Amino acid sequence: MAERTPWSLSGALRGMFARKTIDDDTWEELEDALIGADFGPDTTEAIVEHLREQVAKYRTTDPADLKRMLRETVEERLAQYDTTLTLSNRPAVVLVVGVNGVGKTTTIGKFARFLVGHGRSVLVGAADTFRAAAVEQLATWSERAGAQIVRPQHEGQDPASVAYQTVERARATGAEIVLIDTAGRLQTKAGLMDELSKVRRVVEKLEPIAEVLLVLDATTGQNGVSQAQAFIEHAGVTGLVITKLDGSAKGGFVLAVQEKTGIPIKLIGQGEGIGDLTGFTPHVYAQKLVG
Ligand SMILES: Nc1nc2c(ncn2[C@@H]2O[C@H](COP(=O)(O)OP(=O)(O)OP(=O)(O)O)[C@@H](O)[C@H]2O)c(=O)[nH]1
Repeated sequence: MAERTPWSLSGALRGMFARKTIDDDTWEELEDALIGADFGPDTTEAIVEHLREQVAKYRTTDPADLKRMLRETVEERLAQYDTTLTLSNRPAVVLVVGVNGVGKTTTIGKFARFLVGHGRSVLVGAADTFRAAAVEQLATWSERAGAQIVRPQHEGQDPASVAYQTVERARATGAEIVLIDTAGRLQTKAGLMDELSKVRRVVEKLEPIAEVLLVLDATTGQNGVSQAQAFIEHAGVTGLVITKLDGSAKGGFVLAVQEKTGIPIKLIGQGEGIGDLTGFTPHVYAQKLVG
């Protein structure tokens, strides 16, 4: 994980933990800090209530105890979801979906690199076929990652047919993991969802789909979740990828989004470099968030 953690609560909580004792101001500051970090009102309220109970139960007035309890609470809540990627099928087919500009292409490049680094062979499918520039960008990332790519044969080719050809090629060449880039924008949401269903249907004629990863931009936080609602409702999402955490003060978004959607976070992006993607580990995240 990157060293810079602008999303850490340590700054917002510094005053609170510097005080000698837990008092009314402590609770107010804690609530402000959690709301400020985009935990959202529901999760914030639940956490504060739980911590008040803990503090009463253990009869502590020491802010250091409260800090430890906050860290443990965040970790426990994060760990309620299974964050492991299921990539055991061969080839394991992963669809990457999300609104434009959230970092889909970059994520595929970083993820391909991560997998290649672990000795896997990766084939990328450019099923976002409407913009030639998008295909080129994906090709550049794939090359840097050491992955092969299947491009559309012409601009605007049916995305489902590109996806199909990608999986076919993976079977023929023995590539272990297939990462398929999909479009983020179409004329209508219904059109986009129809297109995604078709991609799924066609791919599933060859192989089951291992993961559908929805990419979300941490800097837009919970607003970004509303924009992605159609994907959450209709795309069969199995995991979330949170990007741009390096430029975000919204560390609480990570917990809020899991609780709101009920979908586990599987990958975290923290930078524009090819190495800036990691798996999601609740223990590490809670430690960095609370300090
Ligand atoms: N700081 C930072 N920037 C990121 C991260 N991930 C992606 N970006 C940047 O976000 C911008 C958009 O990324 P893309 O990967 O092109 O996003 P996309 O969703 O594929 O967008 P379209 O190709 O328009 O559909 C680029 O400038 C990336 O460098 C990240 O984790 N941190």
